[in-house]
Amino acid sequence: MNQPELKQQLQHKIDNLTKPPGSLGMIEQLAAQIGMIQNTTEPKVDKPQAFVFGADHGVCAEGVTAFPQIVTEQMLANFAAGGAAMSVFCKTNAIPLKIINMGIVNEQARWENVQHSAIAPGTKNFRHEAAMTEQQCLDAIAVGENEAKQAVANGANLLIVGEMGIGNSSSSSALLSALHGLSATATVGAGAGSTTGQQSLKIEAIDQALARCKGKTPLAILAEVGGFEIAAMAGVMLQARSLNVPVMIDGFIAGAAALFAEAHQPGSKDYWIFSHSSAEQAHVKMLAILEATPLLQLNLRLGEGSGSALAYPLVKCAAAMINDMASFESAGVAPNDA
Ligand SMILES: Cc1cc2ncn([C@H]3O[C@H](COP(=O)(O)O)[C@@H](O)[C@H]3O)c2cc1C
Ligand SMILES: O=C(O)c1cccnc1
Repeated sequence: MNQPELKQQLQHKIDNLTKPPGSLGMIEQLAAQIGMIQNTTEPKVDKPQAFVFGADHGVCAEGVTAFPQIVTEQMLANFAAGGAAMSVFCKTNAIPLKIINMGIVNEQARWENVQHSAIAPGTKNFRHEAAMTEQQCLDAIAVGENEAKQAVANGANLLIVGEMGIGNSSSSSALLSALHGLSATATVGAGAGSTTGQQSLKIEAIDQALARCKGKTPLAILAEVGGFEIAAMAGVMLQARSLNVPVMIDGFIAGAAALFAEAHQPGSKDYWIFSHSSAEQAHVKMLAILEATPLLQLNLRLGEGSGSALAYPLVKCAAAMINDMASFESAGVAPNDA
């Protein structure tokens, strides 16, 4: 079946379920989107797989964050022990969660249930030099791509990406600025609680880096100001199309990975479900650029993929709606005869 035919069949099926056409609003659009992604009128999202990619950021040396850099490592330990917000939301919603160390400062750190895929002991300080080489950037993207392929080969039919990396809101603001020609002032926010003074330092660091990003490709920009965990998330997002699998996108940091992925491979965004609108001030700008209408507005500003773990039950219900609801015909309910 070709795409326009499938789209028509999905709409026909959704409109003939026992409800006024359109009455389930965005849940109907979601069901149609998942059907288009999975190329079927019977989409399934019963085997989710979530990933949290962790990495450190050299730009922390500029004093841009509220929390010390060591918190990335300490939080990876917390994830390993099941104590992070994402850990408990995934557990509550029966979502398997894989934690991947993409490169924290402490090269010795190992945990039994944290996969070690470190590229380097953190990125370089992007205020002064490129955060990573293009090869490191490609290697980090490849980690995400391979994780996505492996998960789908093991039966996953929905992917969720999240991150942990003190300082990564600076990278995310820088990516938004560099990819879409916005000033640092327009894209910087509080992150995990930076004071206005710390936010001024963020703006200064980003302004320095923006001068180096001018005229560069999205990949070169990601290498200049990105992070290993952001690149890995982008790798998962970039694989969505070839794997016919939806990817759920969290808030501001995942949004920055999405901005890169869409600029790198336009059209990728059709395969993504936007979970929520983050309280980080510039997230609305990202969503507007990506023409995305997120499912939830809960004033979240955590990251980790937490918004996607929270929104997953809505996606499950969208699939249940299209697969399990009765049609007017099967239930013997009279349709609108106008
Ligand atoms: C305890 C703790 C847990 C977190 N979980 C996610 N983040 C979030 O905050 C960080 C980004 O904000 P910034 O750029 O201001 O450092 C990332 O690690 C992001 O995942 C956390 C932050 C903290 C402090
Ligand atoms: O929306 C997010 O992803 C976010 C916001 C602030 C800090 N960390 C993550």
